[in-house]
Amino acid sequence: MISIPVALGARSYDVLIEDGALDSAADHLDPWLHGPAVVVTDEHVAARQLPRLAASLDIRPVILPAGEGTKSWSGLENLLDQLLTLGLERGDHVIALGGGVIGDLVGFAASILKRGCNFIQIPTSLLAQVDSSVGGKTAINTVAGKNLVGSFHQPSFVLIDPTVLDTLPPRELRAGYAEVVKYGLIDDFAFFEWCEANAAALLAGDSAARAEAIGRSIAAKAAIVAADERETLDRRALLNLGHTFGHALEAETGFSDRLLHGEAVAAGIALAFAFSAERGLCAGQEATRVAAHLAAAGLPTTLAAAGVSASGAALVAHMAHDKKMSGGRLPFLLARGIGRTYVDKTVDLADVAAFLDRAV
Ligand SMILES: NC(=O)c1ccc[n+]([C@@H]2O[C@H](COP(=O)([O-])OP(=O)(O)OC[C@H]3O[C@@H](n4cnc5c(N)ncnc54)[C@H](O)[C@@H]3O)[C@@H](O)[C@H]2O)c1
Ligand SMILES: O=C(O)C(=O)C[C@@H](O)[C@H](O)[C@H](O)COP(=O)(O)O
Ligand SMILES: [Zn+2]
Repeated sequence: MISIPVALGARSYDVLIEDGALDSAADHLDPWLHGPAVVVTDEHVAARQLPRLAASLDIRPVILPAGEGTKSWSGLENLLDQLLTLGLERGDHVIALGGGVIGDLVGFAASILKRGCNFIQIPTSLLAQVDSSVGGKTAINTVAGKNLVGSFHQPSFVLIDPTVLDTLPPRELRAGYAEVVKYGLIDDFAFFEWCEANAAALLAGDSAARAEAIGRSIAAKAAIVAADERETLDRRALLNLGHTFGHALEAETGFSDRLLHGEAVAAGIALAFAFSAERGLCAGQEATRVAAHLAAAGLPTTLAAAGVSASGAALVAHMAHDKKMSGGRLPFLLARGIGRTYVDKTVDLADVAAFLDRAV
Protein backbone atom coordinates (compact mmCIF):
# COMPACT_ATOMS: atom_id res chain seq x y z
CA MET A 1 0.00 0.00 0.00
CA ILE A 2 1.24 3.51 -0.85
CA SER A 3 -0.28 6.70 0.52
CA ILE A 4 0.59 10.01 -1.14
CA PRO A 5 -0.48 13.24 0.54
CA VAL A 6 -1.78 16.19 -1.46
CA ALA A 7 -0.79 19.11 0.77
CA LEU A 8 -3.32 21.90 0.41
CA GLY A 9 -3.79 23.21 3.93
CA ALA A 10 -7.40 22.78 5.00
CA ARG A 11 -8.14 21.02 1.70
CA SER A 12 -5.37 18.41 2.08
CA TYR A 13 -6.15 14.77 1.36
CA ASP A 14 -4.48 11.43 0.73
CA VAL A 15 -4.25 9.27 -2.34
CA LEU A 16 -4.17 5.62 -1.34
CA ILE A 17 -2.89 3.08 -3.90
CA GLU A 18 -3.41 -0.60 -3.18
CA ASP A 19 -4.12 -3.68 -5.28
CA GLY A 20 -7.56 -4.96 -4.25
CA ALA A 21 -8.57 -1.76 -2.43
CA LEU A 22 -11.98 -1.84 -4.13
CA ASP A 23 -12.84 -5.08 -2.34
CA SER A 24 -12.12 -3.54 1.05
CA ALA A 25 -13.54 -0.11 0.23
CA ALA A 26 -15.74 -0.06 3.33
CA ASP A 27 -12.64 -0.05 5.56
CA HIS A 28 -10.95 2.74 3.59
CA LEU A 29 -14.05 4.93 3.25
CA ASP A 30 -15.39 4.49 6.76
CA PRO A 31 -14.30 7.98 7.99
CA TRP A 32 -16.40 9.71 5.31
CA LEU A 33 -19.55 7.63 5.05
CA HIS A 34 -22.62 7.63 7.26
CA GLY A 35 -25.19 5.20 5.90
CA PRO A 36 -25.63 4.15 2.26
CA ALA A 37 -23.10 5.60 -0.19
CA VAL A 38 -24.24 7.37 -3.36
CA VAL A 39 -21.93 6.04 -6.10
CA VAL A 40 -21.92 7.63 -9.55
CA THR A 41 -20.45 5.54 -12.33
CA ASP A 42 -20.88 4.81 -16.03
CA GLU A 43 -22.44 1.85 -17.75
CA HIS A 44 -19.12 0.12 -18.59
CA VAL A 45 -17.70 0.46 -15.09
CA ALA A 46 -21.08 -0.54 -13.62
CA ALA A 47 -20.90 -3.81 -15.54
CA ARG A 48 -17.27 -4.61 -14.73
CA GLN A 49 -16.28 -3.06 -11.38
CA LEU A 50 -19.36 -1.82 -9.49
CA PRO A 51 -20.19 -5.34 -8.20
CA ARG A 52 -16.83 -5.42 -6.37
CA LEU A 53 -17.66 -2.16 -4.59
CA ALA A 54 -21.23 -3.26 -3.89
CA ALA A 55 -19.90 -6.41 -2.21
CA SER A 56 -18.03 -4.24 0.27
CA LEU A 57 -20.35 -1.24 0.71
CA ASP A 58 -24.06 -0.48 1.01
CA ILE A 59 -24.51 1.65 -2.12
CA ARG A 60 -27.09 3.69 -4.02
CA PRO A 61 -25.78 3.60 -7.61
CA VAL A 62 -26.33 6.27 -10.24
CA ILE A 63 -25.35 4.85 -13.65
CA LEU A 64 -24.66 7.28 -16.50
CA PRO A 65 -23.93 6.71 -20.21
CA ALA A 66 -20.22 6.15 -20.90
CA GLY A 67 -18.20 8.61 -22.96
CA GLU A 68 -17.15 12.24 -23.25
CA GLY A 69 -20.71 13.28 -24.20
CA THR A 70 -21.75 12.76 -20.56
CA LYS A 71 -19.44 15.64 -19.52
CA SER A 72 -22.02 18.11 -20.83
CA TRP A 73 -24.79 20.48 -19.75
CA SER A 74 -27.39 17.74 -20.20
CA GLY A 75 -25.21 15.21 -18.39
CA LEU A 76 -24.77 17.64 -15.50
CA GLU A 77 -28.49 18.39 -15.27
CA ASN A 78 -29.36 14.71 -15.31
CA LEU A 79 -26.83 13.93 -12.57
CA LEU A 80 -27.84 16.85 -10.32
CA ASP A 81 -31.51 15.86 -10.58
CA GLN A 82 -30.69 12.26 -9.64
CA LEU A 83 -28.53 13.34 -6.68
CA LEU A 84 -31.31 15.62 -5.43
CA THR A 85 -33.85 12.81 -5.79
CA LEU A 86 -31.60 10.59 -3.69
CA GLY A 87 -31.67 13.25 -0.97
CA LEU A 88 -27.94 13.91 -0.86
CA GLU A 89 -27.18 16.30 1.99
CA ARG A 90 -24.54 19.06 1.98
CA GLY A 91 -22.35 17.21 4.47
CA ASP A 92 -22.53 13.94 2.51
CA HIS A 93 -19.84 12.48 0.27
CA VAL A 94 -20.75 11.35 -3.22
CA ILE A 95 -18.42 8.76 -4.75
CA ALA A 96 -17.14 9.05 -8.34
CA LEU A 97 -16.33 5.52 -9.57
CA GLY A 98 -15.02 5.73 -13.12
CA GLY A 99 -12.70 7.40 -15.57
CA GLY A 100 -11.98 11.08 -16.00
CA VAL A 101 -15.40 11.77 -17.45
CA ILE A 102 -17.18 10.58 -14.31
CA GLY A 103 -14.58 12.20 -12.02
CA ASP A 104 -14.77 15.61 -13.73
CA LEU A 105 -18.58 15.57 -13.90
CA VAL A 106 -19.19 14.33 -10.35
CA GLY A 107 -16.61 16.76 -8.97
CA PHE A 108 -18.34 19.66 -10.71
CA ALA A 109 -21.80 18.52 -9.61
CA ALA A 110 -20.55 18.15 -6.03
CA SER A 111 -19.08 21.66 -6.13
CA ILE A 112 -22.44 23.27 -6.91
CA LEU A 113 -25.00 20.90 -5.36
CA LYS A 114 -26.55 22.70 -2.38
CA ARG A 115 -23.69 25.23 -2.90
CA GLY A 116 -21.08 22.57 -2.40
CA CYS A 117 -20.92 19.08 -1.01
CA ASN A 118 -18.09 16.57 -0.72
CA PHE A 119 -16.83 13.86 -3.01
CA ILE A 120 -14.43 10.93 -3.14
CA GLN A 121 -12.61 9.75 -6.23
CA ILE A 122 -12.28 6.04 -7.02
CA PRO A 123 -10.65 6.26 -10.46
CA THR A 124 -10.94 3.22 -12.74
CA SER A 125 -9.10 4.20 -15.95
CA LEU A 126 -5.32 4.59 -16.17
CA LEU A 127 -5.83 8.22 -17.13
CA ALA A 128 -7.93 8.87 -14.04
CA GLN A 129 -5.51 6.95 -11.78
CA VAL A 130 -2.47 8.94 -12.93
CA ASP A 131 -4.02 12.35 -13.47
CA SER A 132 -7.67 13.41 -13.33
CA SER A 133 -8.61 12.04 -9.89
CA VAL A 134 -6.06 14.33 -8.19
CA GLY A 135 -5.91 18.11 -8.19
CA GLY A 136 -9.53 19.21 -8.07
CA LYS A 137 -10.05 20.42 -11.64
CA THR A 138 -13.68 19.66 -12.47
CA ALA A 139 -15.55 20.59 -15.64
CA ILE A 140 -17.96 19.95 -18.46
CA ASN A 141 -17.44 20.67 -22.16
CA THR A 142 -19.59 23.20 -24.07
CA VAL A 143 -20.02 23.93 -27.77
CA ALA A 144 -17.29 26.55 -27.40
CA GLY A 145 -14.74 24.04 -26.21
CA LYS A 146 -13.20 21.68 -23.73
CA ASN A 147 -13.65 22.05 -19.95
CA LEU A 148 -14.89 25.63 -20.31
CA VAL A 149 -17.39 25.47 -17.44
CA GLY A 150 -16.13 24.07 -14.17
CA SER A 151 -14.60 24.70 -10.79
CA PHE A 152 -11.67 23.88 -8.55
CA HIS A 153 -13.10 21.46 -6.00
CA GLN A 154 -10.80 19.01 -4.23
CA PRO A 155 -11.92 15.51 -3.31
CA SER A 156 -11.75 14.41 0.33
CA PHE A 157 -9.94 11.19 -0.53
CA VAL A 158 -8.72 9.28 -3.59
CA LEU A 159 -8.77 5.47 -3.53
CA ILE A 160 -6.83 3.77 -6.32
CA ASP A 161 -7.05 0.05 -6.97
CA PRO A 162 -4.75 -0.72 -9.93
CA THR A 163 -6.37 -4.15 -10.43
CA VAL A 164 -9.48 -2.49 -11.92
CA LEU A 165 -7.30 -1.78 -14.98
CA ASP A 166 -7.54 -5.49 -15.83
CA THR A 167 -10.94 -4.77 -17.44
CA LEU A 168 -9.98 -1.48 -19.13
CA PRO A 169 -9.99 -1.77 -22.96
CA PRO A 170 -6.44 -1.64 -24.45
CA ARG A 171 -7.17 1.54 -26.41
CA GLU A 172 -8.17 3.32 -23.19
CA LEU A 173 -5.04 2.03 -21.44
CA ARG A 174 -2.86 3.47 -24.22
CA ALA A 175 -4.73 6.80 -24.08
CA GLY A 176 -4.09 7.06 -20.34
CA TYR A 177 -0.42 6.30 -20.91
CA ALA A 178 -0.03 9.64 -22.74
CA GLU A 179 -0.61 11.44 -19.42
CA VAL A 180 2.03 9.22 -17.74
CA VAL A 181 4.73 10.11 -20.28
CA LYS A 182 3.74 13.76 -19.83
CA TYR A 183 5.26 13.87 -16.33
CA GLY A 184 8.65 12.76 -17.65
CA LEU A 185 8.51 15.28 -20.45
CA ILE A 186 7.63 18.14 -18.11
CA ASP A 187 10.54 17.98 -15.69
CA ASP A 188 11.78 14.43 -15.09
CA PHE A 189 14.08 13.07 -17.80
CA ALA A 190 14.84 9.98 -15.70
CA PHE A 191 11.13 9.15 -15.59
CA PHE A 192 10.92 9.53 -19.37
CA GLU A 193 13.79 7.01 -19.67
CA TRP A 194 11.87 4.73 -17.28
CA CYS A 195 8.85 5.08 -19.58
CA GLU A 196 10.92 4.13 -22.62
CA ALA A 197 12.15 1.01 -20.82
CA ASN A 198 8.84 -0.01 -19.20
CA ALA A 199 5.97 1.11 -21.47
CA ALA A 200 5.58 -2.31 -23.07
CA ALA A 201 5.34 -4.05 -19.69
CA LEU A 202 2.94 -1.43 -18.36
CA LEU A 203 0.66 -1.70 -21.39
CA ALA A 204 0.77 -5.50 -21.15
CA GLY A 205 -0.63 -5.28 -17.61
CA ASP A 206 2.53 -5.90 -15.58
CA SER A 207 1.49 -5.04 -12.02
CA ALA A 208 4.90 -3.78 -10.83
CA ALA A 209 5.24 -1.41 -13.81
CA ARG A 210 1.66 -0.30 -13.32
CA ALA A 211 2.18 0.47 -9.63
CA GLU A 212 5.37 2.40 -10.31
CA ALA A 213 3.79 4.45 -13.10
CA ILE A 214 0.77 5.34 -10.96
CA GLY A 215 2.83 6.16 -7.86
CA ARG A 216 5.38 8.32 -9.68
CA SER A 217 2.68 10.11 -11.68
CA ILE A 218 0.57 10.91 -8.65
CA ALA A 219 3.59 12.07 -6.66
CA ALA A 220 4.55 14.40 -9.51
CA LYS A 221 1.04 15.77 -9.87
CA ALA A 222 0.55 16.19 -6.11
CA ALA A 223 3.74 18.28 -5.89
CA ILE A 224 2.68 20.57 -8.72
CA VAL A 225 -0.87 20.99 -7.41
CA ALA A 226 0.40 21.72 -3.89
CA ALA A 227 2.65 24.44 -5.30
CA ASP A 228 0.03 26.08 -7.53
CA GLU A 229 -3.47 24.81 -6.81
CA ARG A 230 -5.31 27.29 -9.04
CA GLU A 231 -2.80 27.57 -11.88
CA THR A 232 -1.80 31.16 -11.18
CA LEU A 233 2.02 30.75 -10.95
CA ASP A 234 3.05 29.23 -14.32
CA ARG A 235 3.61 25.95 -12.44
CA ARG A 236 0.37 23.97 -12.74
CA ALA A 237 0.09 25.13 -16.36
CA LEU A 238 2.96 22.70 -17.06
CA LEU A 239 0.41 19.89 -16.67
CA ASN A 240 -1.20 21.33 -19.80
CA LEU A 241 1.70 20.12 -21.97
CA GLY A 242 0.13 18.90 -25.23
CA HIS A 243 -3.32 20.10 -24.21
CA THR A 244 -3.55 23.40 -26.11
CA PHE A 245 -3.07 21.48 -29.35
CA GLY A 246 -4.90 18.44 -27.95
CA HIS A 247 -8.06 20.24 -26.87
CA ALA A 248 -8.29 21.84 -30.33
CA LEU A 249 -8.10 18.35 -31.87
CA GLU A 250 -10.81 17.09 -29.50
CA ALA A 251 -13.05 20.03 -30.42
CA GLU A 252 -12.43 19.38 -34.11
CA THR A 253 -13.48 15.74 -33.69
CA GLY A 254 -16.58 16.70 -31.69
CA PHE A 255 -15.52 15.35 -28.25
CA SER A 256 -16.27 11.88 -29.55
CA ASP A 257 -14.65 8.47 -29.43
CA ARG A 258 -13.08 9.26 -32.81
CA LEU A 259 -10.27 10.75 -30.71
CA LEU A 260 -9.93 10.08 -26.99
CA HIS A 261 -8.55 12.74 -24.65
CA GLY A 262 -5.30 10.86 -24.09
CA GLU A 263 -4.88 10.30 -27.82
CA ALA A 264 -5.38 14.02 -28.45
CA VAL A 265 -2.82 14.77 -25.73
CA ALA A 266 -0.30 12.40 -27.35
CA ALA A 267 -0.68 14.12 -30.71
CA GLY A 268 -0.59 17.50 -28.93
CA ILE A 269 2.66 16.61 -27.15
CA ALA A 270 4.27 15.52 -30.42
CA LEU A 271 3.12 18.79 -32.03
CA ALA A 272 4.39 20.87 -29.08
CA PHE A 273 7.83 19.25 -29.35
CA ALA A 274 7.90 19.58 -33.16
CA PHE A 275 6.94 23.25 -32.83
CA SER A 276 9.62 23.73 -30.15
CA ALA A 277 12.21 22.14 -32.46
CA GLU A 278 11.11 24.31 -35.37
CA ARG A 279 11.64 27.40 -33.19
CA GLY A 280 15.13 26.20 -32.28
CA LEU A 281 14.22 25.60 -28.63
CA CYS A 282 15.08 21.91 -28.56
CA ALA A 283 16.93 19.55 -30.86
CA GLY A 284 14.97 17.96 -33.68
CA GLN A 285 16.27 14.59 -32.45
CA GLU A 286 14.52 15.11 -29.11
CA ALA A 287 11.19 15.85 -30.81
CA THR A 288 11.67 12.75 -32.94
CA ARG A 289 12.51 10.65 -29.86
CA VAL A 290 9.35 11.79 -28.06
CA ALA A 291 7.12 11.12 -31.09
CA ALA A 292 8.75 7.71 -31.64
CA HIS A 293 8.06 6.69 -28.05
CA LEU A 294 4.41 7.75 -28.20
CA ALA A 295 3.94 6.03 -31.56
CA ALA A 296 5.54 2.84 -30.21
CA ALA A 297 2.90 2.93 -27.46
CA GLY A 298 0.22 2.94 -30.16
CA LEU A 299 -0.66 6.61 -29.86
CA PRO A 300 -1.24 9.15 -32.67
CA THR A 301 1.55 11.70 -33.15
CA THR A 302 0.41 13.52 -36.30
CA LEU A 303 -2.75 15.34 -37.38
CA ALA A 304 -3.39 12.61 -39.94
CA ALA A 305 -3.04 9.85 -37.35
CA ALA A 306 -5.40 11.79 -35.08
CA GLY A 307 -7.92 11.85 -37.93
CA VAL A 308 -7.86 15.65 -38.24
CA SER A 309 -7.63 17.38 -41.61
CA ALA A 310 -8.64 20.89 -40.49
CA SER A 311 -6.60 23.94 -41.49
CA GLY A 312 -4.20 25.60 -39.08
CA ALA A 313 -6.56 28.58 -38.91
CA ALA A 314 -9.48 26.36 -37.90
CA LEU A 315 -7.46 24.70 -35.14
CA VAL A 316 -6.17 28.02 -33.85
CA ALA A 317 -9.78 29.28 -33.74
CA HIS A 318 -10.51 26.49 -31.22
CA MET A 319 -7.44 27.51 -29.20
CA ALA A 320 -8.77 31.04 -28.85
CA HIS A 321 -11.23 29.65 -26.25
CA ASP A 322 -8.40 28.19 -24.12
CA LYS A 323 -8.67 29.15 -20.43
CA LYS A 324 -4.99 30.15 -20.40
CA MET A 325 -5.72 33.01 -22.82
CA SER A 326 -4.69 36.29 -21.18
CA GLY A 327 -4.68 39.78 -22.65
CA GLY A 328 -5.27 38.36 -26.11
CA ARG A 329 -2.19 36.10 -25.92
CA LEU A 330 -2.14 32.36 -25.41
CA PRO A 331 0.73 30.91 -23.35
CA PHE A 332 2.08 27.68 -24.88
CA LEU A 333 3.79 24.79 -23.11
CA LEU A 334 6.98 24.41 -25.11
CA ALA A 335 10.15 22.43 -24.44
CA ARG A 336 13.84 23.28 -24.29
CA GLY A 337 14.41 19.53 -24.22
CA ILE A 338 12.95 16.34 -22.75
CA GLY A 339 12.12 17.15 -19.12
CA ARG A 340 12.53 20.88 -19.76
CA THR A 341 8.99 22.12 -20.46
CA TYR A 342 8.24 25.78 -19.78
CA VAL A 343 5.47 28.35 -20.29
CA ASP A 344 6.17 30.48 -23.37
CA LYS A 345 4.16 33.71 -23.61
CA THR A 346 5.75 34.96 -26.82
CA VAL A 347 4.02 32.71 -29.32
CA ASP A 348 2.12 34.36 -32.17
CA LEU A 349 -1.03 32.37 -33.08
CA ALA A 350 -0.38 33.09 -36.76
CA ASP A 351 2.91 31.16 -36.42
CA VAL A 352 1.04 28.27 -34.82
CA ALA A 353 -1.49 28.22 -37.67
CA ALA A 354 1.30 28.23 -40.27
CA PHE A 355 3.12 25.44 -38.38
CA LEU A 356 -0.04 23.33 -38.29
CA ASP A 357 -0.60 23.81 -42.02
CA ARG A 358 2.89 22.43 -42.61
CA ALA A 359 2.55 19.68 -39.98
CA VAL A 360 -0.31 17.72 -41.66
N1 LIG B 1 -9.53 16.93 -14.00
C1 LIG B 1 -8.35 16.66 -14.51
O1 LIG B 1 -7.30 17.03 -13.96
C2 LIG B 1 -8.25 15.85 -15.77
C3 LIG B 1 -7.01 15.32 -16.16
C4 LIG B 1 -6.95 14.56 -17.31
C5 LIG B 1 -8.10 14.30 -18.04
N2 LIG B 1 -9.29 14.80 -17.61
C6 LIG B 1 -10.53 14.49 -18.34
O2 LIG B 1 -10.74 13.08 -18.23
C7 LIG B 1 -11.53 12.65 -19.34
C8 LIG B 1 -10.92 11.40 -19.92
O3 LIG B 1 -10.88 10.41 -18.92
P1 LIG B 1 -10.79 8.86 -19.32
O4 LIG B 1 -9.74 8.67 -20.33
O5 LIG B 1 -10.73 8.11 -18.06
O6 LIG B 1 -12.16 8.62 -20.07
P2 LIG B 1 -13.54 7.97 -19.61
O7 LIG B 1 -13.96 8.43 -18.30
O8 LIG B 1 -14.47 8.14 -20.77
O9 LIG B 1 -13.17 6.42 -19.47
C9 LIG B 1 -12.68 5.75 -20.59
C10 LIG B 1 -13.56 4.55 -20.99
O10 LIG B 1 -13.16 3.45 -20.22
C11 LIG B 1 -14.27 2.91 -19.52
N3 LIG B 1 -13.74 2.42 -18.25
C12 LIG B 1 -13.20 3.16 -17.24
N4 LIG B 1 -12.71 2.35 -16.31
C13 LIG B 1 -12.91 1.09 -16.71
C14 LIG B 1 -12.58 -0.19 -16.19
N5 LIG B 1 -11.88 -0.32 -15.07
N6 LIG B 1 -12.98 -1.28 -16.87
C15 LIG B 1 -13.65 -1.16 -18.05
N7 LIG B 1 -13.96 0.02 -18.62
C16 LIG B 1 -13.59 1.12 -17.95
C17 LIG B 1 -15.28 4.01 -19.41
O11 LIG B 1 -16.56 3.50 -19.30
C18 LIG B 1 -15.06 4.71 -20.75
O12 LIG B 1 -15.77 4.02 -21.76
C19 LIG B 1 -11.57 13.79 -20.34
O13 LIG B 1 -12.81 14.42 -20.26
C20 LIG B 1 -10.48 14.72 -19.83
O14 LIG B 1 -10.73 16.06 -20.16
C21 LIG B 1 -9.38 15.57 -16.52
O1 LIG C 1 -4.58 19.06 -13.60
C1 LIG C 1 -4.20 19.86 -14.45
O2 LIG C 1 -3.90 21.02 -14.16
C2 LIG C 1 -4.12 19.46 -15.87
O3 LIG C 1 -3.90 20.28 -16.72
C3 LIG C 1 -4.29 18.01 -16.18
C4 LIG C 1 -4.77 17.75 -17.61
O4 LIG C 1 -4.31 16.45 -17.94
C5 LIG C 1 -6.28 17.75 -17.74
O5 LIG C 1 -6.64 17.30 -19.03
C6 LIG C 1 -6.97 19.05 -17.42
O6 LIG C 1 -8.35 18.87 -17.34
C7 LIG C 1 -6.72 20.12 -18.44
O7 LIG C 1 -6.95 21.32 -17.81
P1 LIG C 1 -7.66 22.57 -18.49
O8 LIG C 1 -7.49 23.63 -17.46
O9 LIG C 1 -6.94 22.84 -19.76
O10 LIG C 1 -9.08 22.19 -18.70
ZN1 LIG D 1 -5.30 15.77 -19.79
